[in-house]
Amino acid sequence: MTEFTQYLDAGAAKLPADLVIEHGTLTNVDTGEFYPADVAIYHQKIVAVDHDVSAYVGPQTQHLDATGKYLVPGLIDGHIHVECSKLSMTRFAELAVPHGTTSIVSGLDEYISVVGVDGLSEIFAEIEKLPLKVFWGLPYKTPYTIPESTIAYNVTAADHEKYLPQANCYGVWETVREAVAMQDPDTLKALELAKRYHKPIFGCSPMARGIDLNAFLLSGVHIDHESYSHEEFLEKARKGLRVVIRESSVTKFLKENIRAVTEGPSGVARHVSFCTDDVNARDVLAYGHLDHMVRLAIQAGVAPMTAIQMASLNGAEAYHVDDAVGSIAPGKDADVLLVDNPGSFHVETVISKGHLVTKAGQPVMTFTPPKRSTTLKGQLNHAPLDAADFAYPVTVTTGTATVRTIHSVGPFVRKALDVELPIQGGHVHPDSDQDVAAVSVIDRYGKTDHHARGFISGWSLKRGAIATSAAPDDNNLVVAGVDPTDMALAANTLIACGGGQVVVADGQVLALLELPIAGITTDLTPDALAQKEIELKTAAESLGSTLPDPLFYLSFLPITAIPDLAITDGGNVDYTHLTYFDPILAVTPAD
Ligand code: HPA
Ligand SMILES: [Mn+2]
Repeated sequence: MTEFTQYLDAGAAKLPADLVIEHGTLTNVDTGEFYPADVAIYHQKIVAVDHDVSAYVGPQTQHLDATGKYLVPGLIDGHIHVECSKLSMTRFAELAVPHGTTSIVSGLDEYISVVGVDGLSEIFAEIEKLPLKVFWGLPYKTPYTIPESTIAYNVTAADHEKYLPQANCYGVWETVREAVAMQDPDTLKALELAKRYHKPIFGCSPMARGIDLNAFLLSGVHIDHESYSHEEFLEKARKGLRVVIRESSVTKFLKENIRAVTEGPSGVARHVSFCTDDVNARDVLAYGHLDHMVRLAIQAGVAPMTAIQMASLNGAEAYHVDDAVGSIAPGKDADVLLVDNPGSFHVETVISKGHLVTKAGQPVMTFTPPKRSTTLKGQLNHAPLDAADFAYPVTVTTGTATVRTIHSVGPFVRKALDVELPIQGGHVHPDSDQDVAAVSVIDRYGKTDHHARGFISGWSLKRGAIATSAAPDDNNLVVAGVDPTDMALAANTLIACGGGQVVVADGQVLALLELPIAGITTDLTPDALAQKEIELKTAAESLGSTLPDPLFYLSFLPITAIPDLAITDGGNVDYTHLTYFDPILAVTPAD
């Protein structure tokens, strides 16, 4: 007897169920119905959903009373850089599964940038033991940045030849539209292999419309999570994309994008699913995870059943994994939630992979991180820095410089803002009176001597410095501040501890979060990490920051697929032209 034939026998009621859930109301996302039904579970599969499953009950079968509760399929986060939570896989599962998220789609791309694809084996082994499924997509290539920045491991077509055919690889992740438009050879090869192996292509095409969108669609892209308006969202849906609404800790796009459903044609909803892309522990503890998105969609006017379909079946179908997840039906994975009622959608009990994770709002399962090998040990391969490394040298000793700053105008939008900055001692200095700080991005892999320098505005930093080695998608060392001595202290603090996030001022470390796993995540519990996030934010606010999440904003500066400007270890990047630019536009010597 094999595991498969065991399941066949269990489905035929020849083997007793491990658990039956009785007296609940089924949320049937396949047919859009609510009706009474009992559920029988054997090992990790649902084997029966009927008004009576007594034929599946044996002497050892556990009974879970669902009287007054609604049975809902486990929720699916359709696109998340899970490492950007700064939690290890184990701790992320501990945080998100009690909120009903039992599956995520992720490229594990942040780990790949540090330890390579082979280095993921330790992460896959960790996931196997968790009540969380990770549908992994191999990044179309890495780094995502254009022009290319420095990472430890570059995913190329050779990796797609090797991994895309594998059963544990569910598609091509985060396929940046510009790389397709440039007809990058590695990207084209990945797309060709995706077609050959019938693996869906997950897109990334912020603000793509009209001809640009048509061209991107000819790549075979199937899914996209980056719409900045409901009009863009609707155009993508009309052109056949499976459109994913993103509600992250810094890009809260549900309110705008859901208008394509509430104000648009009735046929859109079935192609809409949910993702969080980047969440921090604080937000999930405060608001929830995918359950939060269901509640937001209902508050925006979406029918509860439709919102639940968006958080479950629609995403499963978009990613071609609806054979396993997305609904409560015989043969599906045993990911079942007990919810108070569809309208308020409070997840009370979670069964994932057939195991009880929480019951009536109380944790039942404990989460114990595995021992970490040296492969995943945090390391920042860089010599200590000093204040001189953070000065911006120019050819004029004294005078003024016309400088193009990267101006943060809100989540995920950075515009050019030109300012006049003082030149003293042959260096351009930031100016806190003009809300201008200095920023550096430093190759932390020891592959180059890259240390890009630029200027940011809109951060309200009046003193000190902040730094992070968790910085998607290259996870280089990003340092910002108004004092070069403090910037050096911030950088050296992270180099010394193997990676993390830090706030310093006047030569003192005000707050430090160590991220010992690849320099990007920690095995701290979600509550402990949230506390550290609050300490970092409070410390950054003592420097003058007014941003909602300054360390998250800092970490995103190197993402070039965010309009209009970015800075990577290679230099300041103009996203609209995909080129580097020199932030010093002109220098004027003092008379
Ligand atoms: N875009 C948006 N969010 C992200 C990205 C990205 O490229 N990488 C990690 N989080
Ligand atoms: Mn993404």
